[in-house]
Amino acid sequence: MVLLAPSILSADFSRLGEAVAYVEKAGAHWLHIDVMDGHFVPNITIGPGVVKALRPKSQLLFDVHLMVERPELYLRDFRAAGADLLTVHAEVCPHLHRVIQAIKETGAKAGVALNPHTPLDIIKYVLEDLDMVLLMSVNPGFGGQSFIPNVLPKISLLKEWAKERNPELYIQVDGGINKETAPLVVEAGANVLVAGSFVFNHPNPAQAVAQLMESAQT
Ligand SMILES: O=C(CO)[C@@H](O)[C@H](O)COP(=O)(O)O
Ligand SMILES: [Fe+2]
Repeated sequence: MVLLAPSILSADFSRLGEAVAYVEKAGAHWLHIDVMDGHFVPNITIGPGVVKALRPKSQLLFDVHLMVERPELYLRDFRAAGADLLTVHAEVCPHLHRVIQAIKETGAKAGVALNPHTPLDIIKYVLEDLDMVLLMSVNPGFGGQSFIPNVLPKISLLKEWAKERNPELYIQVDGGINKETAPLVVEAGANVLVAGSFVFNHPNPAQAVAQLMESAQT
């Protein structure tokens, strides 16, 4: 089964609570929350306070994508605010194994994200420890960018590794997902799709959720 995680980055920030309740009702599986610090990526978004405010509005799994330097400093705060899954970028974690253990100590599921150019090898020796690998299919920092097709062979390779070593692994793809690119990433092996602008910039976001789920059933 392929899961859909709408990213609230493209929602109306003045009405986030309504946006979250809306996508839940439309049938989304998870909620993707993009946290940016203005250092690792050239944009600043939301912190634990917003996650805490949204938590009572939804039963969805809160999938928190931390695009921040020193993510280990914020794990407990995001977990306390209501995050169910915490994803850190391998590029900012020289002690990646330690950070994964720190995520698990909070009780959250553990994910590692890789930028489009970051080789898969960086997670080779921690694969069994992970609940999810997030493969970025745009350069992180902004919604509404175009899908980078070079990520497709990377998804296939990760799927191969996961089959042998971590068959329950969530393989999430984030960036430029729409009804044309969704079937391509699913075909390659993705099982969690993040979509921001395709959902929230659509004239009928519930229809966008339905279209994505349909196109993901390749
Ligand atoms: O992490 C990010 C961007 O850095 C994403 O989660 C975006 O929010 C996805 O937006 P679209 O590419 O779907 O518009
Ligand atoms: Fe994201």
